Amino acid sequence: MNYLDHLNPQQREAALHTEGPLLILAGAGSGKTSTMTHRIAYLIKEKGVSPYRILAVTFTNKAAGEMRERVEALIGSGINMWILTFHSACLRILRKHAGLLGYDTDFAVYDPADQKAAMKSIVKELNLDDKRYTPAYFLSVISDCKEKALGPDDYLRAYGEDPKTKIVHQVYRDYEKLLKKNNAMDFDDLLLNTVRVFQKDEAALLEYQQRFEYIMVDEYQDTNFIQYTFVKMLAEKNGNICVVGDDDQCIYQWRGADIRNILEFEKDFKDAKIIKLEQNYRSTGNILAAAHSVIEKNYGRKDKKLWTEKEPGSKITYYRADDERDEARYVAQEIDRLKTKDRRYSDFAILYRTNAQSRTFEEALSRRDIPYRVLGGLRYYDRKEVKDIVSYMRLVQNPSDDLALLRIINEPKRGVGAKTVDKLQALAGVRGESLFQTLTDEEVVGSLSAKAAAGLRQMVETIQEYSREQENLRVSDIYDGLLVQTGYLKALEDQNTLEAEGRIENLMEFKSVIYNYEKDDGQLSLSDFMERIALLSEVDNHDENENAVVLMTMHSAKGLEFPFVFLPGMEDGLFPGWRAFDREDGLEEERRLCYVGMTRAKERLWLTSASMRTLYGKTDFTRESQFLREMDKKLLDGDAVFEKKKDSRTPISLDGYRGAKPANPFEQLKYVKRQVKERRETGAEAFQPGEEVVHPKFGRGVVEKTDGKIIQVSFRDGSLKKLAAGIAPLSRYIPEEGKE
Ligand SMILES: Nc1ncnc2c1ncn2[C@@H]1O[C@H](COP(=O)(O)OP(=O)(O)OP(=O)(O)O)[C@@H](O)[C@H]1O
Ligand SMILES: [Mg+2]
Repeated sequence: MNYLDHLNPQQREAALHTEGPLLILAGAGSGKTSTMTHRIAYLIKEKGVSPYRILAVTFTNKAAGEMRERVEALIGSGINMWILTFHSACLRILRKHAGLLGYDTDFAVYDPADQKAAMKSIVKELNLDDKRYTPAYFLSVISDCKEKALGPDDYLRAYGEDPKTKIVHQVYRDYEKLLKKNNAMDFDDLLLNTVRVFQKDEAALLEYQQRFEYIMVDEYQDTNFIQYTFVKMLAEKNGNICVVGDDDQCIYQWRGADIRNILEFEKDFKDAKIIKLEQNYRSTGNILAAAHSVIEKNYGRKDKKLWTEKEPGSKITYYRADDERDEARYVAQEIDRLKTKDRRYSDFAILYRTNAQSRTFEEALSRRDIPYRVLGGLRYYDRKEVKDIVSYMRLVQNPSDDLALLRIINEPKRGVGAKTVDKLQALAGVRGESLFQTLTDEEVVGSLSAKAAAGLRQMVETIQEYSREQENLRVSDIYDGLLVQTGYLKALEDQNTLEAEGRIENLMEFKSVIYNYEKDDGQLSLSDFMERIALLSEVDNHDENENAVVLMTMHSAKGLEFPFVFLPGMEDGLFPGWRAFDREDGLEEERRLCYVGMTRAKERLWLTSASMRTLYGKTDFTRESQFLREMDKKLLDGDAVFEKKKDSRTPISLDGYRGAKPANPFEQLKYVKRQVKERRETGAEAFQPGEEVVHPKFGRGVVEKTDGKIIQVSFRDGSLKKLAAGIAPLSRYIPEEGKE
């Protein structure tokens, strides 16, 4: 059988249409990527085109790798062809032509860490307040500019002159100068500079226009402006360009992807042929119909409907869990049940909306000894911010923990460089004491730079304070206090980048971990808690091996497929996420993401939600996702009776927070900050002897006496406690109505 016989008539037409512009516009799983690989094979085998003359680009290394494998399966391996990501294609071009822009061709490529270092030196050089103007902030603005091909001056023109844009302009210019001086480019430069080379030098452009007789782009719906320009310039001359994509799967608008690139392809390339693929080969009938019943609710989309020859298959299973732990338990149990001999663990994927959701699944899978791997991200307990904050807690529990201290001594940045750390460590060694002990010596600290000294004093004081008081505080009080008092949270907030937002989400999610233990044990001590965390983060079933359940975000699952797919967290506020309501078209983009998630499934799809969820430390009753409500109920099996209204029972929340809105990590963060600050401002004098008070750990009591910083309380259980004003979670007792 000929390899082209695998294709259906439309796919075949697309593969054979090699001359002139071609747009393959089709829904998920209709064989867009397969058609493209067959087209490459056809060009080489039948049309005698040299692989040298073909360029195929896509977005991720994983996708490029898979495409290469599929092509090699058709025509044999060892063929030298450009099947690459946008970045690597540009890198190859610039290695030859960067001279035109004044670079040596052996220029360095700066990764994010290098960029950050470069930016730091600029911020310092310009004497900017690095708290207010963080390197990460500038880098994200600059990246944004480069994706739109805006240089420093263009930026100023586009955004208008004001004190802030003037600073950004200056920083952007200095950054460009510094990179140039170091003969370096960052990732965004790779694309931008390639386009600049093409604009500047006709001969160079012509060289590639002539070389690449055939150009192909997968996932075209997610191209941003600069990627689009790159492709357009290359293809302009001979017009043999084939792009494939699905406007229903555009999920990167928030990163600058422009859906119009696909919708306006016909205008960009005259006489473009458009081929639609309508048969889906991936999913069962029910999965496909359910996905369609969601996406058809989007306005302004080109209507297209997929059909399949496959059986309807099982209905989509919907499970309404009690809470997020029950949800994760259910998913792990289902995997256990269906993992029969002829199935591999890697046939199962759990695709979530936010990274912070991975935690409960990691725990539930470990508990059942199911191997898993987290793709495109780190395991929850391996994430930097989680490790940092755990180190702070370890220090509170045991200030002599040098390893923990070394991890956070300059985190957030306190101006304590590597040399200073070495010096301090050596000194501690000579004195035979812990590093923390050394830092309590005012003479030692006073000899450091003013910034380092101030930062370290504040850190030491905070650790000491919470360490002394730990018995009198809940773990959650300690956690909140550390986040705020160490400046860790503030530093992240100041960065004002997507990356920092993700870190804040993870930190707020850590409150859920604490909350769940405190719910079970009201007297939970810091040492108990730390012990449990240590167990969780060390013994788990993380398995880099191929045969493991896959955990990843729906975003990174684009283009992939799995026999069994779980989409958890189908709740308003989580999916669609709270961010959906910040932006115009936000909800539509979330709906497209839902479509992408559902269409990853080949055989079976599970949707789950939790009727009560602790997220970011806040527990709330939830409302089932709008997407569930929109779905065709006939296709669902299980608990498919949707609540009409949000459950009106009073939410039970950590710290008595009674918000009814969906959990939003930044609302939670505000609440934490306010609480810590209010306590700070409440001195001992705020309480009078004889007054009745409540303490979340010890219950009700009466103030015996107060002096300066100490409040002495005798509690109902007969204990007498001395509590530190300013951090004690003490409040005045207010009798509830109907009770005594
Ligand atoms: N003509 C065909 N006959 C049988 N199977 C096919 C055919 N075309 C594609 N497939 C199979 O269908 C599945 C989906 O194909 P592919 O990944 O190319 O779809 P896609 O349109 O690129 O999907 P996505 O939009 O998710 O990227 C793959 O398993 C592929 O092998
Ligand atoms: Mg594809």
